[in-house]
Amino acid sequence: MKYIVLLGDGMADEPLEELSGRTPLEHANTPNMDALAQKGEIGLMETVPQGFHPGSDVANLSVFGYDPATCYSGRSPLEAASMGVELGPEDVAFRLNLVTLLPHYGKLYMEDFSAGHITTAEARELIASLQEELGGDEFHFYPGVSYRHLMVWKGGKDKLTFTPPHDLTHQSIEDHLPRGEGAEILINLMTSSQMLFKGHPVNDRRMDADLAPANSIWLWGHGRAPRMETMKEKFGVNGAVISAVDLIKGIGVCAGLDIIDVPGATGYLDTNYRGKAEAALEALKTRDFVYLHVEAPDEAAHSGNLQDKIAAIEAFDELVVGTVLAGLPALGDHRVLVLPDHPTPVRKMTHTLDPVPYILFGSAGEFPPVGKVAGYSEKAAHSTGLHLREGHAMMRRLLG
Ligand SMILES: O=C(O)[C@@H](CO)OP(=O)(O)O
Repeated sequence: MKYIVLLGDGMADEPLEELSGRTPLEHANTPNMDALAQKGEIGLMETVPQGFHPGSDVANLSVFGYDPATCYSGRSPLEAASMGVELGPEDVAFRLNLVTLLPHYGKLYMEDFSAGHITTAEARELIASLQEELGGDEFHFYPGVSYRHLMVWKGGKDKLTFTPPHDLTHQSIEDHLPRGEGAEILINLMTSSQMLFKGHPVNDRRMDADLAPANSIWLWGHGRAPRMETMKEKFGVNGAVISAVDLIKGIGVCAGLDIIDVPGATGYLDTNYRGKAEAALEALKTRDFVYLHVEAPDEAAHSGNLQDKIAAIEAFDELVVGTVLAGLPALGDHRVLVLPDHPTPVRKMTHTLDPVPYILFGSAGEFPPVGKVAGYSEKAAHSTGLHLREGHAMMRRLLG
């Protein structure tokens, strides 16, 4: 038996006037997910437990079958695991976004939480400058993917609160700076980065090309090293993770899974959709389980770009779901779970806590349809009346 999770990050949304009351998922042309929804079980599942912030960290931990209430210790420690950065017991890891802040009438506004989706190569130069100027025994800066990076505070404080920058788009940052013990040290680092990045060759080149400058760092998602059972220990399966972003790969590392890097996987709209699907089919030849994650719909939604989100959903359906479903029968009996990790409503430009629509399909008919649906959407999932309140229990159904 082969098992696969196909996850479109942030794919779920809300009804939109400009789509005559349909959601992007309803509006998009998704023949593969629609056909699967008619053959399998669809319903709603809650991926973010009560009291947690609706982030991809908590939501994907749930989909992997881990109860965040028992193992979650912050986003950045998971990303550090992917980057091969060992955290000591006294170390605190922080997600470091390269962002674009906009000065306006004496205030600073979050213009772009991704600094114009800066390239990884450009970002590496800026992170190297940060390490050279501000790094040392206490702080260490590590490059990641595009705008997503890591800072480790040796012997740091962790009774702190932050606001994710993608929750602040076009808002003044002054009421959302780090708070708690040691916050002033972190605010000084952010201010120092602004001085360092002003006139930096990378930003000079970006502004000459009419691209958003990375003119500040933004720290959030902090925490200490997580403690998690592997999926082998939990469910008795081996497997692999396919994703472009360190968060998902980091969960995979902590879960004892193989990490498969696919050329052209960017974590953005231009990712290698088909390549990820083909790599998943190849991986399943020698493994029980694969978790395939595509970031693109979420990035489009965070940018408030409806057409890009629809295009990302359609590409996910055609090139990821379609390719995988066509290749699975050759591998024998199989089970498929298709879902987003959380909604990212394009008009809100950030995540919500709402439950997500899932499709659960078994080639041996293990998960028969409940009622008749026209296709895969939030409304169709709601119509079956199936509602899994503890999303982390879904993995046991898939693998059970
Ligand atoms: O990587 C990130 O910073 C966020 C926002 O884009 O992605 P996700 O919502 O998937 O956590």
